[in-house]
Amino acid sequence: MWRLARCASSNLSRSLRRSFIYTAAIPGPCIVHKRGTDILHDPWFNKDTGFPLTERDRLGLRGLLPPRVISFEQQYDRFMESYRSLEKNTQGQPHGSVSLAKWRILNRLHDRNETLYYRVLIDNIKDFAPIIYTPTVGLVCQNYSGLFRRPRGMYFSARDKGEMMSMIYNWPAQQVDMIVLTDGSRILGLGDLGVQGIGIPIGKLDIYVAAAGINPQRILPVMLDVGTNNQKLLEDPLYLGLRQPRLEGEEYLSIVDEFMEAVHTRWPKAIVQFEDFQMKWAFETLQRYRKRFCMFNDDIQGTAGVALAGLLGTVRAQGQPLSDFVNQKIVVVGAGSAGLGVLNMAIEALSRMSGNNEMAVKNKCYLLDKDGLITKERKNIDPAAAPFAKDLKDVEGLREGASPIEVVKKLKPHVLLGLSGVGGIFNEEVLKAMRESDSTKPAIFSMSNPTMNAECTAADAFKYAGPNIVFGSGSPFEDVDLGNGKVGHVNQANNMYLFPGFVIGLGTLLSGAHIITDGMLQAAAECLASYMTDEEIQKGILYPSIDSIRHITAEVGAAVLRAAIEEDLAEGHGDVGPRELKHMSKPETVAYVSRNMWFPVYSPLVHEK
Ligand SMILES: NC(=O)C1=CN([C@@H]2O[C@H](COP(=O)(O)OP(=O)(O)OC[C@H]3O[C@@H](n4cnc5c(N)ncnc54)[C@H](O)[C@@H]3O)[C@@H](O)[C@H]2O)C=CC1
Ligand SMILES: CC(=O)C(=O)O
Ligand SMILES: [Mg+2]
Repeated sequence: MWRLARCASSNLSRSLRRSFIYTAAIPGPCIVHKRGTDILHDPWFNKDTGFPLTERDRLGLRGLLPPRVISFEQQYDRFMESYRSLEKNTQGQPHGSVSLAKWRILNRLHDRNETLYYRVLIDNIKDFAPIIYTPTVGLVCQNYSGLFRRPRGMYFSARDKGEMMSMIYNWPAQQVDMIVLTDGSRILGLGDLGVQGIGIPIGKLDIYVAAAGINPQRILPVMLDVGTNNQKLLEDPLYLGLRQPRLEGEEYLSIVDEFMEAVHTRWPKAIVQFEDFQMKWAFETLQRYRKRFCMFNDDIQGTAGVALAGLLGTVRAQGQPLSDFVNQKIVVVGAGSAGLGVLNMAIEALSRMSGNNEMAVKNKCYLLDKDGLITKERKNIDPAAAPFAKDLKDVEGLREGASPIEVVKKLKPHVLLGLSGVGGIFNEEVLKAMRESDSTKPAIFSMSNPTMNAECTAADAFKYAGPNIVFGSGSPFEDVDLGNGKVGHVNQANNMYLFPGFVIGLGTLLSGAHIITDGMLQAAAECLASYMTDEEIQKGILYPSIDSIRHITAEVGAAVLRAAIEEDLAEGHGDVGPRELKHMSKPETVAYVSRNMWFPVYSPLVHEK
């Protein structure tokens, strides 16, 4: 029977979850090859006024800092105080400028003192994720050339062809575990932002550090600048990227190939996450590299995992057994890398549940793109969308290219899921039509980012589709007050719940798993789906609070690790070999993953020439 039983300790109390995480290993002494001001200017090692006197002596810092030593806790409180006064002082100002001001204050800390930065990020993840990640990161990318002060990560451009193998050695860290790579061609739902898209790998990797405890000295955000087709940017005198149209075809692929070879040569075990590539390259690069390198595409695979967890949660919320998933009618609006990734994974899961009757389950899934319902009548159909095209005789009363409202009215779907990047496309009429859904608890997922690109807001969803819906959105919204003490719960259906755990089980722990398989992804999705208690699910809470993201990551990571063991891919990590991994119980695996998470504390610095 198909059931959700992969997570080891779903019922652990919230407080236990926190303390469990915080007992993670404390780093030992840290070797540093610099002295004096070079250390103060290096955010990896800098402790600002927190350097103890003995360390100031050892590292040539005496006299370079005010005499008083301030503790980490005091530094933390001081930062939080300035953040809170910024919030207070900007009340009533336009939302965008306040968000950017918040991003700037966090970014300055990031540039100065990473230990303190990650500590405040971990402890305040719910408040800060919307600043360093969606939605504010979208605004940052749109304004990146103007906001730019200091570089972060690496930039490889079309002009670097033939040089990448040597350039990769310019990165100062000896070891890199995790790379997030973009070419800036589809940044959230904001389109082609060229080199300015670097904000996305930076934000995603911040989530890796905060949520998965990846060591920030072992991460690398990368921009592959192959030009941009964004005319406004090309004409902007401040634009920091190559001022040329995007490379296409073999020219484009040869740049990505060269980068992948360079990375693999220097760090053969590094995982490369492809992020926000336009659809044609998202699919092409995934096919091209997934068997050769340890890589995945977050928009296709991470999103699919988190959406599948949401869909399974919806079935539970309806009070149905999971086997009822096969009876759900699912309408996906948006046939890009994310929408197709979700449908592929949902159909795979459904087929297994229905005894591999793929045809039967496909009939219950409907796909729309900018030209409406995709049917076999469609001219020039995208090959990736073709398997989901409907035969007109199977969708009686609907036409090729039918609009979302026509489709929803006719089909009365159980689930309406948006990954179109088009803000407001689930308008009043569409949402009201969802009241006639065949489900008593229909689900509406408005997954596009950032907030202004969401297919609908949470408030509109509950207002027009009714209080019984289950709601998820890619960017955060406040819960909705439904009156009479009732709350419309907002789930953040974002791949941030999946990718950190997905990678930690593979990268940090196994280190020897050379490829990422669908089975591992499936394990991650099932684990996330099983995380919530029935009581929470009944309230429409499909995903855990982001406050407990490290615990979720540990669970998801452990599930992926066990899946890798089952698939005979685990080669072990450090002094823990595959045999030992195999013999760990589920809770032991979770604890093992947690122990391997980096946690920000000031380590004693030891100078070595
Ligand atoms: N919540 C999450 O975790 C994630 C959200 N996303 C969001 O999903 C959106 C789409 O991402 P991708 O699939 O990678 O983009 P994409 O560019 O590959 O695909 C967009 C799709 O939307 C369709 N579309 C455009 N206008 C439409 C309209 N008016 N009606 C119906 N469909 C329309 C296009 O035809 C295309 O099929 C973005 O906003 C992105 O931020 C993407 C990945 C993860
Ligand atoms: C969340 C994400 O990966 C996106 O919107 O592209
Ligand atoms: Mg993305």
